[in-house]
Amino acid sequence: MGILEKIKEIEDEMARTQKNKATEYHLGQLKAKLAKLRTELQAPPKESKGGGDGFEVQKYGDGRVALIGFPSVGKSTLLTVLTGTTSEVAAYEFTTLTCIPGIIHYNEAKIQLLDLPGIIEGAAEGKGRGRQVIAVCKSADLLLMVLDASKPHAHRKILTAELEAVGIRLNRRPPSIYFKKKKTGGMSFNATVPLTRMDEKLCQRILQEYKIHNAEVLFREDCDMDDLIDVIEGNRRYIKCLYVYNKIDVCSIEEVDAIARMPASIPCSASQQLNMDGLLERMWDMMALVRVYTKRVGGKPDFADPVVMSADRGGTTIDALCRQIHKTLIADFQYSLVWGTSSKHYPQRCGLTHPLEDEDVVQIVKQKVTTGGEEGKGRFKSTSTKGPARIADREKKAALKT
Ligand SMILES: Nc1nc2c(ncn2[C@@H]2O[C@H](COP(=O)(O)OP(=O)(O)OP(=O)(O)O)[C@@H](O)[C@H]2O)c(=O)[nH]1
Ligand SMILES: [K+]
Ligand SMILES: [Mg+2]
Repeated sequence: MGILEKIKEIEDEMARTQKNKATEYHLGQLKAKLAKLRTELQAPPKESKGGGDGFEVQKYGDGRVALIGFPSVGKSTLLTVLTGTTSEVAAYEFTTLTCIPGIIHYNEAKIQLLDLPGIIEGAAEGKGRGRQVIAVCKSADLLLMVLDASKPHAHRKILTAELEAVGIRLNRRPPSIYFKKKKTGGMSFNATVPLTRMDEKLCQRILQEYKIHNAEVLFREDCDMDDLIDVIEGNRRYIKCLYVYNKIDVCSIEEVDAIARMPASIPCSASQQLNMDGLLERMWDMMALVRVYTKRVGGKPDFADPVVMSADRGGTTIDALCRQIHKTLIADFQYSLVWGTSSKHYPQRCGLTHPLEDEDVVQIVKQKVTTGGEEGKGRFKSTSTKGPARIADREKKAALKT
C-alpha cells in the first residue's frame, strides 16, 4: 500500500471514530500515525537532489512575501499592481505556471513578492504543482492568502487545511511544551498549568506511536494532542499570514465591512486598485521590520538607505545590526549611541544586547586598534587600559556634540 492510500485509510477511520473520552487515546494514536505519514510524504524524492523542477528563486531584499491562493483569485494582478513586474493575467485558471518574483518598494525597504501558480484541494498530497508551491511558501516571511471576496468563505478553510497538512502553521506560535528524548528513565510527564485536553496516558500513547519510551515532557500551556505531535515532529513552520480578500468591486458595502472586521484580513481590489495602500500598510505591520539609520561621527544619518532588520529573522539588537552591516564589525565594536524610541535619552550609550526599534538612529563606535591592523584583534584589547578608554571617552564626547 502506498503512502497516499495509508493516509486515506487513517483519515477514513478518524472520520468514523466518534470523539469522546473513551476514543481519545485511540484518536491520539491515529493522529500521530497520520502525522508520521505526512512527514514521509513531504520528504523530497531520493533520486533528485536539488532537482530542477522546483521554483527556486533567489532571495532578495529585506523580506519575502508569497502569494498563495486558488486559481484566478487575482494573484498575478496583485503582483503586477504592487511591483510593476508583469505576470500574465487571464480569466482562465492556471495562467501562472511558475514562480514570478517582483519587488515592492515601501518605506525605503525592498520586499520580494512572489507570484505562484494557483493551488487546489489535494495540493498537500502533491496535486497540481502543490509540492513546489508549498516549498516556496515555507521560505516566506509572510504569506498573502488571496481569496475571492465574492466566493464562499470556506475556501480559506480548505487552503488552511492544505497548509496544515504540510506542517505550516499560520499566525500561531510554537506550542509551549518542553520535550526532550532521553536514553533511559521512562517518561516524565509534568505541567505548570491545569491541562484540560491532555493527560499522561494520552501523551504516553502518542509517544509510543513514535517509539519513544524515555522522554521528559513539560506542558507550559493547555495544549492538545495536535500540539504535542507538532513538537515531537519538530519540523513545523510558523508563518504569518494576511488574508487578502480580492475583487471587492463586485461585493456589497456590508460584505466589505464584514471582511475588514475579521482578524488578519484585508479587503481590496487589485484590478480596480482599491485599498492597495491599506494592503501595503498591513503587510508592513505584520512583517514587523525595523529600519535603522546609521550615522558616522559628526555626520548626518542616511535616511535614504536604512538597514532593515526583522524580529523574526536575525533579531533587532545592536548585535544583529553589526552582523548585518559587516561580519567583522562585531570584533571592533566598543559601544553604540542610539537616538530614537528605543533609547531612554538622546543619545543613549548602548551595548550589543540593546533591542532597536523602527526608525532609530545608531552610531557604532569602534575600538581603536593601536598596533597592526589585523581584523578581530580589537576584541582582545582590554578597554580597561587607560589609552583606549581615554580615546573612547574623547570620541564619546565628540559624538555627543553632534
Ligand atoms: N472584478 C475583479 N476582477 C479581478 C480583480 N483582480 C483580478 N481580477 C480578474 O481575475 C482574473 C484572474 O486574475 P489573475 O491575476 O490571472 O489571477 P491568478 O490568481 O493569478 O490566477 P492563476 O495564475 O490562474 O492562478 C482576471 O480576469 C483578472 O482580470 C479584481 O479586483 N476585481
Ligand atoms: K488566471
Ligand atoms: Mg496567476
